[in-house]
Amino acid sequence: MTHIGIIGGSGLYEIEGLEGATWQEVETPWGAPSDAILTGTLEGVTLSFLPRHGRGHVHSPTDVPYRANIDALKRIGVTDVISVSACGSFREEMAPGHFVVVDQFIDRTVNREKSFFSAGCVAHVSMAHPTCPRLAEYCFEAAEAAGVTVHRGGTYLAMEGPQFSSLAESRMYRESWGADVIGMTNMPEAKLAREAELCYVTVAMVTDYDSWHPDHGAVDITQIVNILQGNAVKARDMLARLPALAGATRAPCPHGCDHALDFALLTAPDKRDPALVARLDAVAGRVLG
Ligand SMILES: CSC[C@H]1O[C@H](OP(=O)(O)O)[C@H](O)[C@@H]1O
Ligand SMILES: Nc1ncnc2[nH]cnc12
Repeated sequence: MTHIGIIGGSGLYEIEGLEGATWQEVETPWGAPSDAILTGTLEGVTLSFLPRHGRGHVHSPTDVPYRANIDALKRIGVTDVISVSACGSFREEMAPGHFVVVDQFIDRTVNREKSFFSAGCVAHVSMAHPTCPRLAEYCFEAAEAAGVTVHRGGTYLAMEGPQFSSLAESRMYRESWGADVIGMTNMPEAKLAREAELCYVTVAMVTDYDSWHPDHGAVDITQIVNILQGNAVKARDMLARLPALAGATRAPCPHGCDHALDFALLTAPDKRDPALVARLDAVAGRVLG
């Protein structure tokens, strides 16, 4: 059955309209998630919502407990994760207020735990196509139906933060690296979702032109917050339309997201660390047995 998990970024700390909604504390072997998780149903589809920075915006991009968040969503039965994230734009045509359904990432983060796997249970998953095209299509259609100007595809550069980029960095990411949008949180989140065999896609909501744009000057948090509020209203409308598009019955992912670990584990069964294997119960129980 479909169980949609929404990770709400800056400006999106709650969603309304879920039937039978309850906040649930979820414990994981990787520590506590960013906050409790709100679960309910919409049009017969189960939906769970986790505010990435916690209600009240407690966690900085570096401190977000990414592993606990992904484990917790997997543990409660989520099948498909939609990351709803604020971002800066490197493209004139991706203007503040627009949404971008991201399909590629450049990971420039340096200070985060990036894998569930390590010594005693080594695995290498593919990140060539880090987002799920099926889920991306649902998001694109839902955003269009909500009247949002939405772009299909784009490369998201994940920076460490919390400071914004210098002008030189902004120009390099845009001109030399070909990035389309920039944010601080979607890595290692996307990598961890892949390791956990979850379909994952990012809906990046543009708040600013970062610092490269000659007519817009340096990125400014006050302006970002103003745009964020309008984007959050549109995001709620988009999210409310997703269950009807996804449907309650779920066929296996045609792109193999839910089998990402089939050939990824390299550590021989007799060499595996039982303590680590135990921690991987939710994430990799399907292949670890
Ligand atoms: C509010 S500006 C910077 C902040 O917003 C984005 O957060 P999220 O991805 O959770 O929406 C960005 O990545 C920064 O963390
Ligand atoms: N310009 C920017 N850089 C990094 N993260 C952002 N989030 C929103 N705008 C951003």
